[in-house]
Amino acid sequence: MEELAQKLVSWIQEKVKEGGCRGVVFGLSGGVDSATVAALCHRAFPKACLGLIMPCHSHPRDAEDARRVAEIFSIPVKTVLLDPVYDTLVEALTGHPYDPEKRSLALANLKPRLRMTVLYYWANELNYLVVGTGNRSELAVGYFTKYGDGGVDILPLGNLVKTQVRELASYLGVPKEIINKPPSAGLWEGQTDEGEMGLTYAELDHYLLTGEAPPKVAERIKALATGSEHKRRLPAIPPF
Ligand SMILES: Nc1ncnc2c1ncn2[C@@H]1O[C@H](COP(=O)(O)OP(=O)(O)OC[C@H]2O[C@@H]([n+]3cccc(C(=O)O)c3)[C@H](O)[C@@H]2O)[C@@H](O)[C@H]1O
Ligand SMILES: Nc1ncnc2c1ncn2[C@@H]1O[C@H](COP(=O)(O)OP(=O)(O)OP(=O)(O)O)[C@@H](O)[C@H]1O
Ligand SMILES: [Mg+2]
Repeated sequence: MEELAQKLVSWIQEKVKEGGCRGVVFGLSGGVDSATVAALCHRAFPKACLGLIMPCHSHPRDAEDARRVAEIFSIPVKTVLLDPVYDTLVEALTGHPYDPEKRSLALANLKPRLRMTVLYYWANELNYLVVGTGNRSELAVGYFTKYGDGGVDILPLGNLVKTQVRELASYLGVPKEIINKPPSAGLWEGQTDEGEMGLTYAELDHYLLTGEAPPKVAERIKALATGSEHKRRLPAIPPF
């Protein structure tokens, strides 16, 4: 684990240097992926890393957990309350006030896209890179918002499946309560990654690492992977 952590830290330093930048900014959600990224980023740039806490009709526990992570790893944070911005945008788009009871993926995806905008503001302002928190499991099945949480400069966890991220998190000192929280994008009340994907991370990770799964599970993973190929590519350009 120490060797892996060291390699990832050096990789982050290298990418920032290559980009002619001087530090890193990332969203701190109170979940295990961003806690792991925060720990690595602090090791890489102890004096030039910034965590953004960006509640958007979020559960108050998320921001509490995010602040706890920031304290443990001595990370400076800024909090940007996105509720009023989101409400204004929803009303401008739909003509109606935001109603949390009305389920809409299009409206839900605005939340990570607003966070991306805030992260790039600070990246531009401070000459930092935006560090994404996506892991190999989420990337493989496209479980992220295109140009939302997917809109980042580097993805240090992109080659680790969720189970491996949890192991690294534990080694780096992320609190157990955060590691064991059911993974959630927090886009609506009661949302969980596993519930929405219709897969468990145990199933998904086992398939990604071994190529083995019961036929129905393998079919589901392949369908999600194929359907999300566009999210892992640059926009199509005509060949003429
Ligand atoms: N073939 C194709 N070629 C090029 N572009 C294509 C395309 N098919 C769709 N598109 C475009 O992609 C859009 C759909 O993609 P997108 O906007 O991402 O939307 P979509 O994949 O429908 O939704 C995002 C999913 O990620 C989940 N999520 C979001 C954020 C964070 C997390 C988390 O784990 O924390 C999870 C979220 O709960 C939801 O299930 C379409 O509206 C269209 O613009
Ligand atoms: N309220 C928030 N404030 C700041 N950043 C956020 C917030 N919600 C989500 N994000 C950003 O979006 C990323 C994607 O969310 P995702 O849920 O996949 O990761 P996580 O919360 O770190 O871990 P988990 O998947 O276990 O919930 C987060 O890691 C974080 O960088
Ligand atoms: Mg989360």
